[in-house]
Amino acid sequence: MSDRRGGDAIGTRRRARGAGMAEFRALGLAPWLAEQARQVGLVRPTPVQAACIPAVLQGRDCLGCAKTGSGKTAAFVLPVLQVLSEDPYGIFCLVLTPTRELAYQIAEQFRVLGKPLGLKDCVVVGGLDMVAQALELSRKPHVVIATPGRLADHLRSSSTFSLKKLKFLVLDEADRLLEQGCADFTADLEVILEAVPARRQTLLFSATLTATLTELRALAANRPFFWEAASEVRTVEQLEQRYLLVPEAVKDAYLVHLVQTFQDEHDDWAIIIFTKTCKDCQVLNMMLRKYKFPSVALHSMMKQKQRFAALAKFKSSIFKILIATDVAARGLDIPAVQVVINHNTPGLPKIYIHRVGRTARAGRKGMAITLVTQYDIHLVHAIEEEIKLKLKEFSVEEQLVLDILTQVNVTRRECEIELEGMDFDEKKEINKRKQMILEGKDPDLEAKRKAELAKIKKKNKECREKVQQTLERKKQLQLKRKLQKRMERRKRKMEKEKEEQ
Ligand SMILES: Nc1ncnc2c1ncn2[C@@H]1O[C@H](COP(=O)(O)OP(=O)(O)OP(=O)(O)O)[C@@H](O)[C@H]1O
Repeated sequence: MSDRRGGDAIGTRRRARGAGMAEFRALGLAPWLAEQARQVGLVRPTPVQAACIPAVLQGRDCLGCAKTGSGKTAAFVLPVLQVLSEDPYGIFCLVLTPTRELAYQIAEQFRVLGKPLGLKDCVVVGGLDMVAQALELSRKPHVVIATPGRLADHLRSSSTFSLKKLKFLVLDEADRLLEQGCADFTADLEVILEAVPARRQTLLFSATLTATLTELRALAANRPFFWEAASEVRTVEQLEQRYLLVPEAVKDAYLVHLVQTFQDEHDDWAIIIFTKTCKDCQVLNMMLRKYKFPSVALHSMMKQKQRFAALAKFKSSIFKILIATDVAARGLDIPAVQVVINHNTPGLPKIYIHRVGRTARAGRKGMAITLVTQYDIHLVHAIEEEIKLKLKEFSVEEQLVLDILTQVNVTRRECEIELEGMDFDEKKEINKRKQMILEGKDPDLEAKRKAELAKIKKKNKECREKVQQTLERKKQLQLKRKLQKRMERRKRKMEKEKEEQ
């Protein structure tokens, strides 16, 4: 009896896999590719894949906007591989992405899905040897996966490769690549767009495309196919979203308490903690390590090799807690992550969407907890308005937090002092200078300009203060005169009354 049931179950699974494969084939994918998708665990096409794959195979540009963890990567990797298999040459496809870690993750997807093709890929990201990359590029890989800054550097400095025959240009996290934030990619994108042919297919994907749609449409001008998930709510259903109202000074104690609770109750859970700054990230990691929590840090002030090592340790579950800045907010696909904790409330709703999207991926459950101080309540309202959902309060036993408060604050201070001894701020300054040089700016000239600007600002401020002081003095004088007059009047009145008596 039990054998028969087992046999039925296996049969059902096989039939389901067979049906999934047929669904991939029905999108226009070749049997070898549908089989490869099945082998790497893509059960059946997700909605974004079902919508975008046929459009890409028809030769159309494509803008795909779907929730985090919904399979956007395979939505462009699969059709690119199919077209590549029909007429393979290098360099056939260029994928641009905002972070180095994400570039490697996408390359991995190309590698596993394109294995039967003997696909040659090349990852071109900052922080690694440029000469080795230039050599690899000269060997004409089929697919180049790059961060814009480093690829633009190669295009400016070498002629060992050409992108002129490119068939596909993919912008993953396209809105991030186009926005002008602290890492501004626009100048590098200009260099890259000049190097790629005008006749190409452009594919743009993100979970948050809509704000930059006009710019994106200009990039994808070839009868673009636009697909957006129908749901009103911008985050996935399986994600439980909570907030925790905490006074600023008590934030770290709440964090330690949360981590301790999750570790005690679910020792197999992986947690990502997002912080506002690199320094915060470093200090919190030192602090959690002092409490013997298995944590690693990931931020842009670390050397690239350390960044990869930290991520690898987290992915392989050697360390269950990753403390990261927004460098890890987008795209990273780590299925085991159960909880995301926002140590600070993100200033932009779309950053919130990407951060919390590191959990509850591909239909799994997950939880996101955002620490909110009294100054951040308006940010939570903006987030709720954007995601079209109200966050629920997460309750903790406050006495337990109060019990550890002094100890946590002392430990934090100790870590800060330790970090000061490690010249963290000085390193930050050096990194800033390096970045400026890479952007073609002269750091000394920039510093001079900044100093001059500060001088002008200071002068203006002094001038404003002087005017203010003069006005104040005048006011005081007027008041004094008024009072004097009033007193004199009163005196005269009293004298007159006396005389009359
Ligand atoms: N058809 C499918 N069936 C099952 N799993 C899938 C399928 N397509 C993708 N996945 C899995 O879903 C996970 C998330 O996919 P992916 O990283 O492409 O998401 P995404 O939409 O790009 O998310 P983000 O917006 O966060 O970058 C991956 O682990 C991937 O292997």
